[in-house]
Amino acid sequence: MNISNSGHSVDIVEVTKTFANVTAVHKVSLNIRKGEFMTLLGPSGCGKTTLLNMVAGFETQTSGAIQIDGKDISDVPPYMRETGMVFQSYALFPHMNVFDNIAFGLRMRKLPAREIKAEVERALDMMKLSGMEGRRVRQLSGGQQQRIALARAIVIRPKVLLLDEPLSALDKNLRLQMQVELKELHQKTGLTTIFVTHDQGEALSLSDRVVVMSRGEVQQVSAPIELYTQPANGFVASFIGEINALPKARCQKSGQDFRFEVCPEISLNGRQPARQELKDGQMVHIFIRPEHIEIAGPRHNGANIVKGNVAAHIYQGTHTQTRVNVPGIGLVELRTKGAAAIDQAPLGSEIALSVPLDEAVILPA
Ligand SMILES: Nc1ncnc2c1ncn2[C@@H]1O[C@H](COP(=O)(O)OP(=O)(O)OP(=O)(O)O)[C@@H](O)[C@H]1O
Repeated sequence: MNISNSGHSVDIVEVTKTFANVTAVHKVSLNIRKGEFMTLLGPSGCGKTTLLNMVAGFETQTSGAIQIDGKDISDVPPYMRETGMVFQSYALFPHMNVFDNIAFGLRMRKLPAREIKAEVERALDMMKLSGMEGRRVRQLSGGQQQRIALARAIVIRPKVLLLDEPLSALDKNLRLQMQVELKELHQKTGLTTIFVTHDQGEALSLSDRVVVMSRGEVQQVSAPIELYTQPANGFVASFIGEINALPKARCQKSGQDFRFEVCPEISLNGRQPARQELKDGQMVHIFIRPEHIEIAGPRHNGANIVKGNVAAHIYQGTHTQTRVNVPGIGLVELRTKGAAAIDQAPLGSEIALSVPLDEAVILPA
């Protein structure tokens, strides 16, 4: 069932927003495609809610333009923008029952009662809430309330669905379940969606593309896999997933072969990384994810091996996170399957680690 009116694009053009002396959003330009699920991700205070509120019309940009389908909507009031918004706090009307909450926007638009009933039923059905029409909001669980907030947003057939941390008030299991439901909802409706979160797991699992923001600026716009494997800079590398940041290293180049001097005792060798253009003598940052580092064995052939002492094991069920203190580098984290590392590398013992440079992210310093 496709309830959207056929997909709409959103363009954010050079948008800046300042509050008194705070620049919350700085020269942000984004194109959100028709039917796309786009996530704004970043730490608290990076400006993602302010950006969403400007699309909704709750805030006015200081400069720049916001367009839906190429038309500037900067002067259109929020209720005329045809956007549906869901807030973290749900913001339902506590004195109304479920039906009246969902019907609110349709009544404001003065639709005939019969049409309102049909539309509300459709939204209830889509959010798996059929039969709950008469319930008071207070009698419902957090997950049910959030589904009503979603039903209320989609019932008006918005051009764009705006979601501001809609899952963060839910407990972990419910959040995972609602992630699946959000994804299903997006697939069913095809609605262009802008989703705000500071939870990178949520961003990776739900989005077509993710915008990583920091201090009011866009750091990277990429599909989830690219974001994880090809972070554009150190901020993104460190913000998405876990990653080891090695000390700055000097790159020595000889043809296609590279040598990175991490510290006087440790050099790592590799071939020309496919995506990076590095020069001889250049300083670089090397980032490597815990799941790519292994406890060295005969098959590692002695290449790119560093030695250190086991400082901690953190057992996590599916895997063990091990911290190794490597002289010249500092703490290095590796992630291995199950609990084997706990016996294989007892606390305090010296172990050798294989650092596969072809899995590393190497960025100019
Ligand atoms: N109405 C306001 N008046 C003054 N400063 C504001 C206002 N709204 C936001 N800010 C400031 O703008 C910056 C960005 O805030 P914003 O709420 O957009 O960030 P956020 O990334 O959504 O953070 P969070 O995840 O904590 O909501 C912050 O420094 C914030 O203090």
